[in-house]
Amino acid sequence: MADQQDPRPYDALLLLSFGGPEGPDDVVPFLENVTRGRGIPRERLKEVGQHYFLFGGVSPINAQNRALLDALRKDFAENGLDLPVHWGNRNWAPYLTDTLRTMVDEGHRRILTLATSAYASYSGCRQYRENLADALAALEAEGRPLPRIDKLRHYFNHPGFIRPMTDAVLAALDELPAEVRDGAHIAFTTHSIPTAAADTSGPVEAHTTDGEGGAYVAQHLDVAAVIADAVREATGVDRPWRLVYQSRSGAPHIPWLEPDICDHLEELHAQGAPAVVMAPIGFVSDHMEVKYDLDTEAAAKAAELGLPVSRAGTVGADPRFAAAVRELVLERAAIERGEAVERCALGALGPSHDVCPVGCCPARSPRPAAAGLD
Ligand SMILES: CC1=C(CCC(=O)O)c2cc3nc(cc4[nH]c(cc5[nH]c(cc1n2)c(C)c5CCC(=O)O)c(CCC(=O)O)c4C)C(CCC(=O)O)=C3C
Ligand SMILES: [Fe+2]
Repeated sequence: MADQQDPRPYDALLLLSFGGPEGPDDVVPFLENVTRGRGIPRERLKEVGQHYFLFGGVSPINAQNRALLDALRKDFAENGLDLPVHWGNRNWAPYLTDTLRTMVDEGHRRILTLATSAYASYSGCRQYRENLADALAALEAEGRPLPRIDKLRHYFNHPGFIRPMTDAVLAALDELPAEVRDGAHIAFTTHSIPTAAADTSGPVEAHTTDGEGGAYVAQHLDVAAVIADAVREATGVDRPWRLVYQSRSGAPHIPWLEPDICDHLEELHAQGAPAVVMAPIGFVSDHMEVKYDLDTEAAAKAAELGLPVSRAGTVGADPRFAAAVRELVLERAAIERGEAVERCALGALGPSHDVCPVGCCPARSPRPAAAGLD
């Protein structure tokens, strides 16, 4: 047994995720939860419903979060970190408000949150903070005592996130036919978001005005460059790479980040690229956006083109990721206690802020958000 590790002032960790349907009857109510008040066209919703029905109405995301929960509890126990871990979702059971109620009733008052989104953006950060504020408001209305909730810093550039993804890219290269491996391009993918949301992602200093994509794009480019370098070192081959996007929704007249992965595959094929590795660095697990948008849709596009592709896995419940979460928890706990700590980060951007400053990833219409300065 390792030495006892000190999580104070925290008394619990909350794993906060998206949630997904667990059977055909869940699909429509799940999509209603996701899209409430967001103006997503009906046609797009019907189409996305079909993605889920193709997989029996079951998203893989809940099983993946259960596996991550197990990995975190195991890592904490083996390394002397005595901190309970609970799990709640934005859009499906176990719902965040129910989880938080249980935590408060068990006596937890200083809760640290791990969101299953590694980068800055409204959808990946502030929207979760709004969900926390809503849950706190619900508990307050029930007359319960309110816990103080903090959120871990963005972990996109933590070695425990980047190294498993680097290994996954190497494994995906190995899956390609040997004769096209050295010539393979790497397409790093992430969720497309409206360019307006990308430009205002991250703290105000990181905002851009011309569609360059603010902190969201800068963080992904940083991760992609680190992985591409590590892959070059490991294989001795310098492969071309690009950051591309997937899973666009919203009305067609609103600009979203481009190019889409399928258009990118077409372009690479036209240029004579012999093969492509798709690496979904924007996601924490192989959930539906990966299983459908890459493994189904983009894979079909590649087959139509006759372009060999393979797809790198995400970190999921990799023990190195669980260990990274433990390190981040201990780091933040020490910072809250006023102690000096080392803050681990690869790439050029350095460790992210601990507390989202005023104006970080603003919402189109401002709503209360927890775990930040506004
Ligand atoms: C940045 C980002 C992440 C990564 C960060 C994070 O992980 O949080 C993410 C993750 C996910 N997105 C998911 C599912 C959906 N996202 C949608 C819609 C949207 N996502 C957006 C952005 C993001 N989304 C945006 C700007 C919209 C438009 C509407 C809006 O402004 O809110 C819709 C509506 C239908 C449609 O696709 O149009 C669905 C069903 C699932 C679950 C998958 C599963 O079930 O396994 C996951 C993990
Ligand atoms: Fe999404």
